[in-house]
Amino acid sequence: MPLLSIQNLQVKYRVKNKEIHAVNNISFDVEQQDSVGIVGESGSGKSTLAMALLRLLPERIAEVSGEVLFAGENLLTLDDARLKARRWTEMAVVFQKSMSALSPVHKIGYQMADIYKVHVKTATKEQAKARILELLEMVNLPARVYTMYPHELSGGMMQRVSIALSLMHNPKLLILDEATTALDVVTQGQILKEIMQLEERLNIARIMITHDMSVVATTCKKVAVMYAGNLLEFGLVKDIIAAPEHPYTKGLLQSIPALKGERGELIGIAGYLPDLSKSPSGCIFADRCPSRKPTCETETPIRRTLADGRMVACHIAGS
Ligand SMILES: Nc1ncnc2c1ncn2[C@@H]1O[C@H](COP(=O)(O)OP(=O)(O)OP(=O)(O)O)[C@@H](O)[C@H]1O
Repeated sequence: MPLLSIQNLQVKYRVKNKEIHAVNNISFDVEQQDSVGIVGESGSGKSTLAMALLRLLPERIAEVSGEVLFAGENLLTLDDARLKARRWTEMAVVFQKSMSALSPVHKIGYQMADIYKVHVKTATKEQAKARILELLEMVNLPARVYTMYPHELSGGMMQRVSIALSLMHNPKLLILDEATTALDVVTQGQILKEIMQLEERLNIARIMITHDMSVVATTCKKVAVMYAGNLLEFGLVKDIIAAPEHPYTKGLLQSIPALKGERGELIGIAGYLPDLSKSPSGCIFADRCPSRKPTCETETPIRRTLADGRMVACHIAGS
């Protein structure tokens, strides 16, 4: 059984008298110790997908349907108490600015211990402190961070504290939502390397949301390519980067500057994301697709599995 199985996940935001189809019928699995990068341009629904998985979207603004099976249990229908127990203890999320949730007037250690005691109610002060110091060490922070205030930390240190918090209860799944995007490339590289080492040691699977394909290429086993709320291609990074099938994935890869070798021409993808309040009659990417044919404008492509096991939703891919 996969650790996480997402089946036909849909999220609609209700805005005035419109419905925004932010996530449309998405299905994929995350295995134990897997690392799945979710890529797509801004507005493609990546964060909405992450929030929906953890059931963090308020019901009054978003309608979520489908199934999110975590270790076989549907998180979307789980009662609140069980869901709360699973969040943090079994699945944890790190956002780009997770630390902004911390109070500026209390020391880091004090706040971390407080959060620890929410789930481990019987923990003594000493036990909580010992665990926090262990976590700080795990993310390569000096013990003195325990007695520091949030404003005394650099951006990289803050994200390390957020990662330490997420590891507090030994989760099986970590979701990183642009968690290292705002950092300089050197710090980002160091933190990602450390995360990969921790995953291996602690047996953790990771979903990583980013708009940076090169980060996915270097840190993930699998990639999910999203566009306007739809999953267009999903499979092993090594297969997809070597030979992308979906024209959108090809466009994304051509938009990344090569670090080594000859300088090639950078090709962007012309056009804009479609209006998500309207349902297209054919493929969601048809308007911008350089390879479209007449069927693409009239028929929604169904998901197909190609010989190497990748999923692609496109009329022309694989032909
Ligand atoms: N609370 C909300 N109410 C209405 N629409 C929303 C809400 N949050 C997001 N959306 C819309 O849902 C779509 C997907 O947004 P989302 O933030 O999930 O995309 P994203 O791929 O994570 O983008 P980014 O990389 O910029 O964070 C966008 O069209 C966005 O405008």
